Amino acid sequence: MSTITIPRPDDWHLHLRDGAMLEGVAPESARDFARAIIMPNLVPPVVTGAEATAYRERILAALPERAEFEPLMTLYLTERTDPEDVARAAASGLVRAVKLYPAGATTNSDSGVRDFDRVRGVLEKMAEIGLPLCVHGEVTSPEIDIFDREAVFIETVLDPIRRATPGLRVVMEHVTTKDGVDYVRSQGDDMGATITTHHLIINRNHILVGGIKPHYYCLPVAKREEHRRALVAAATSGDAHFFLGTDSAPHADPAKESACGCAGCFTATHTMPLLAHVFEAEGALDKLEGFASRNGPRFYKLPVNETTLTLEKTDEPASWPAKIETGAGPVTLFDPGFPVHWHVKR
Ligand SMILES: NC(=O)N[C@@H](CC(=O)O)C(=O)O
Ligand SMILES: [Zn+2]
Ligand SMILES: [Zn+2]
Repeated sequence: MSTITIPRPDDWHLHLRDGAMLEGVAPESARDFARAIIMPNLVPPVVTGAEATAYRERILAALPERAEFEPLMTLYLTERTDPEDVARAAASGLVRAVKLYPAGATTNSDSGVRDFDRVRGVLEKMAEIGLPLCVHGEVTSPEIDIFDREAVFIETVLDPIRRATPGLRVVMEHVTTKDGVDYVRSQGDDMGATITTHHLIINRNHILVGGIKPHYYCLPVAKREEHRRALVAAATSGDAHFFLGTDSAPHADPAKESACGCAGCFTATHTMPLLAHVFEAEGALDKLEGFASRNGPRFYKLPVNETTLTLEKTDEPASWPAKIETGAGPVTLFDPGFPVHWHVKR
């Protein structure tokens, strides 16, 4: 039996939602992860420090009794965001990043940014105080093909913003392309990228071949196999630019299995065994620790967790429920499509 012990991992991109869904999914993340960067795309979004304080309280209330899980809060950047409110929320330690959604790019992004000149003051303040900007890196122009939206974003939005705001620390969230990986890799330590569990496992064929698979639909949409290979190479390389952000994004099954299905894969429950499988297949189990436990804290200038997580490989494949039941409805777990022999030792 093989085992691997790593510092307890963190999830640097997580959707916990609110209300009954929050209650259903929060324990799933708290089981294996010590901390998570909590995405602010609620309805309405988490825009102010006061809203982040209240949301954090609701998250803590949804955790199981003895959970050791720290939600790291973010603010949703709008064209009306007040730089001073952001600075106060960061100085108190409440808020660890600000999230940029181009308006209309993804789930609940209607309040996002349309005119980047209008957020200039906030970005300059963030550069000054060292607060990271997390970006959903896709353009939204209808004439740009959905498979090209990330690459076009880098050239027309991300790189210009970074050039105009020296010192701004940026995380390219859920990078899905070789273009994104190459860009991030070529930058300094003020640039990082999260990679999801599911983008390491599926390419666009998984979504479309043999019938449409709504539970594989997420944004940015999975790309060609050569791009998945670039993500696997980046994650398993040990390069500190790249760290785990599951982007676990629960939607109740009826909202996914629909004529107009929501984007998002739910991976909070079984991400660590899936990653162990992917890293082992690359002969890179020794790089899992950097990707899941060290590179993220390094970027966010936080300590590596002192407690540990042990994964063990057994002959018997692991099994998870097909879905978890929540007060907001059933949520289907991401299906990797192959047997996984790794388990988290409890
Ligand atoms: N990733 C997704 O497909 N969906 C996310 C939003 C996001 O991260 O873009 C969601 O909130 O459902
Ligand atoms: Zn996103
Ligand atoms: Zn997300």
